[in-house]
Amino acid sequence: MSPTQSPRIVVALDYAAEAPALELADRLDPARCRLKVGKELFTRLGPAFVERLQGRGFEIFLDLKFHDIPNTVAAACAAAADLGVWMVNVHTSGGLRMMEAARERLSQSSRPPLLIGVTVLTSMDASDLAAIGCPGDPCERVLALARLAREAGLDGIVCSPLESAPVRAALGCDFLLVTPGVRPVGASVGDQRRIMTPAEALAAGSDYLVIGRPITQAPDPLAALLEIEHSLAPDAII
Ligand SMILES: O=C(O)c1cc(=O)[nH]c(=O)n1[C@@H]1O[C@H](COP(=O)(O)O)[C@@H](O)[C@H]1O
Repeated sequence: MSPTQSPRIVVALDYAAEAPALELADRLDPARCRLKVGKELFTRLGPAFVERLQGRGFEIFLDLKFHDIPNTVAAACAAAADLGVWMVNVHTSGGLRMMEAARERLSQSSRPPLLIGVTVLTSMDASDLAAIGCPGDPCERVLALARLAREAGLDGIVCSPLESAPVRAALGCDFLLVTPGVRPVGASVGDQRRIMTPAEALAAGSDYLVIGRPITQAPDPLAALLEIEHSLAPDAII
């Protein structure tokens, strides 16, 4: 399961239309990054768009954050597996039975995607959590949800890189940590609240860095990606 030899960066293709998304994809190398298709483009373009990216050689993280009753989520995960995506996610707050149902259904697939549980959204801080009736430290809640995800047999979680080290310490190496909330020095934070730089996230133990606007909204997205890669491996020739 170790991602050591594979690209660590997952570019979040958050665009309002197909053309700019494909334009960026055509400038990227599938050997150097994976792509994330989320609610916006999937709702507009559907599975055909995922297949177009796969046809260009990309592995796809289908980020639809399923959160529903166990039967519905399990069936949606099966549909994602049929699409041949690399990774799919569900909300851990859907509960243990929901996650177990997803795991069980994917175990019947010949090519199951990695199943990842979203813990506490990286856009939320302690006050946002308190406002929905969950007072306390976001990290404690992430740890509790991570343990639940592990108990359900998920392959890993989505969390902020701020929680990567504590989750790694608690749950060990054989559990993927997928972290958005990544901002290069000087990049606009936007709606994210729990953030680290790419190099900090990697040093903290994140396996995959999900990065959207710092790349997609940059005047030169490819240059922005190369700069991030360079910050992760300054000695590498890129
Ligand atoms: O599951 C996700 O990918 C996700 C979980 C989370 O807690 N926070 C989060 O930002 N994301 C996604 O990661 C991407 C981050 O994008 P930027 O904030 O533009 O870098 C977006 O596509 C979000 O939907």
